[in-house]
Amino acid sequence: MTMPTITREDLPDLGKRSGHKFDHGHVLVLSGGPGRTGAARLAARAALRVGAGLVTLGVSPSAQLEVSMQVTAVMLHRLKDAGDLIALLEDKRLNALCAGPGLGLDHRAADLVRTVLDSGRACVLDADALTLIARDPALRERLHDSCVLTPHGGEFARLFPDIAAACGDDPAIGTKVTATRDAAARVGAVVLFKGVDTVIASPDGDCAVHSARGDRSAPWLATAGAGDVLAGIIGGLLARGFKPSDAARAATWLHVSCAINFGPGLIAEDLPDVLPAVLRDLAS
Ligand SMILES: NC(=O)C1=CN([C@@H]2O[C@H](COP(=O)(O)OP(=O)(O)OC[C@H]3O[C@@H](n4cnc5c(N)ncnc54)[C@H](OP(=O)(O)O)[C@@H]3O)[C@@H](O)[C@H]2O)[C@@H](O)CC1
Ligand SMILES: Nc1ncnc2c1ncn2[C@@H]1O[C@H](COP(=O)(O)OP(=O)(O)O)[C@@H](O)[C@H]1O
Repeated sequence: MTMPTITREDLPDLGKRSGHKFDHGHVLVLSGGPGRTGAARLAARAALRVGAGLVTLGVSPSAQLEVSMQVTAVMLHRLKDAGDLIALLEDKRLNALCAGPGLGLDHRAADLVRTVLDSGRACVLDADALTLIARDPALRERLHDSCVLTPHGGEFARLFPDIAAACGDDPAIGTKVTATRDAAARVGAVVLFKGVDTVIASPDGDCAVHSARGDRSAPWLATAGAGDVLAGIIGGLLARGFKPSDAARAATWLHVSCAINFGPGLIAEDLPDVLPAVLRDLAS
């Protein structure tokens, strides 16, 4: 099976046009409780670095002190519960949401994910949001075509156990492509199935692959929090107005390029800070 490969040449123009910060979108990244805020902070920094005009972290009141001591350009808003989120989303300039990294699996987290989905906003759903959706069919039914789901292998198997079982341990890329397409068609959302070969499928069957092999090899990405950064890059691109499949494809390419640019010793917080060099190189 031949499949479009994501290359630099295929990326949309990621340059920032003129305008003020609100013209470049506002991302809300939801965070979990104390001791678990690192993942959401990684995502928020990545969203800002990829060019979103504003990024706000929605934090539980118990984590406010922890987060406020570690963010500067990223803003902070207390979100006790889904009621607070509904009130915050009255601001229509908050045009992209990121839920999952470090969110937790408790009632607050599930209520927040439900509110994110009911808002109809463009959103990226990762990590704990995917586990919550796997557990609750009522959340799954709320998925829509402005959602990007970014499962790793474990999350994919939780969300789509029958599709994953049908693949078994087959390492063939064609098998992963078929699985990702089936998953996207089932949930009516973009699915980005992570790994050395990352496959991105839309509900209409449109599909592309990025293989981090050969001169695109990036083994340094196998580090805690790398996926949280990818979710943030997607969130930032959604806020800037890129359509979900384009945001997912461009983010995948940028993410691997950041790892290649940094090389050995990479940890997740390095990724957002390499983005400016990668974006500058892309524009030249
Ligand atoms: N700095 C921070 O704050 C960080 C915070 N983080 C936050 O932690 C939370 C939990 O997220 P999580 O992904 O670590 O855990 P979980 O949902 O239990 O899934 C892991 C299990 O799935 C399986 N598995 C199968 N294939 C797999 C694959 N390709 N890649 C990975 N796993 C794979 C594997 O099972 P195994 O194959 O070993 O049986 C494994 O045991 C979440 O909120 C996240 O945002 C992290 O991002 C780290 C940095
Ligand atoms: N060996 C590898 N080569 C290329 N990319 C990798 C490799 N290992 C992991 N990645 C990428 O790194 C990211 C890891 O995400 P994830 O598993 O969600 O980690 P975390 O939950 O710690 O953030 C994914 O984008 C995945 O595609």
